[in-house]
Amino acid sequence: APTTSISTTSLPMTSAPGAGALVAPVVDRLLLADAVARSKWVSHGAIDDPARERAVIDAAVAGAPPATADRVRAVVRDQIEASKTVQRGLFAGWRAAPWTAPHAATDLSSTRRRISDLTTDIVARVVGHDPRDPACMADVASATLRTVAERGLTPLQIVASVQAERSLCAL
Ligand SMILES: C=C(O[C@@H]1C=C(C(=O)O)C=C[C@H]1O)C(=O)O
Repeated sequence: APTTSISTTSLPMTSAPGAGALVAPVVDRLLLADAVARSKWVSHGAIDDPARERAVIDAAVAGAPPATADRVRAVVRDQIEASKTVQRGLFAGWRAAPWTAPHAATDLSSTRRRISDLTTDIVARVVGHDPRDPACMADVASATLRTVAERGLTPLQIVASVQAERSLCAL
């Protein structure tokens, strides 16, 4: 009908609170890897911080129902590994082109507070979502493509987003 607006995309809208709703906090958390990497580059800190990783995972599991512990652990582990993918990629770029490297440190502890808050948000959505939902993968894929376009993710961030989403949908 002439009054119907024309869709600009062939992808389905994911307005229902399905798995696609997980993508925003996952990407928000991933994008904080940039501030973390800048801080570590300037302070000569290590990308891997196993003690902080344990604290993040333990807090996530403690805040979730015991029956969801394995899923929560897997999802949070993916977020951590994806963050390190971005950090390693940025470090590699800064090593290869030192004139592009940051000079001003960002405050790691305030960034970590935001990462912890987003982890809490992600866990709450994971716990509230059925990973066997047959639409899960399509929801995640379309929400990701929309986010990539809307937020202008870099190739490194796109690759790491896929890594971060690995455990969101069950087989
Ligand atoms: C983001 C950081 O880098 C790594 C990733 C972490 C995470 O994603 O929670 C935690 C510790 C680090 O191994 C950080 O150090 O805070």
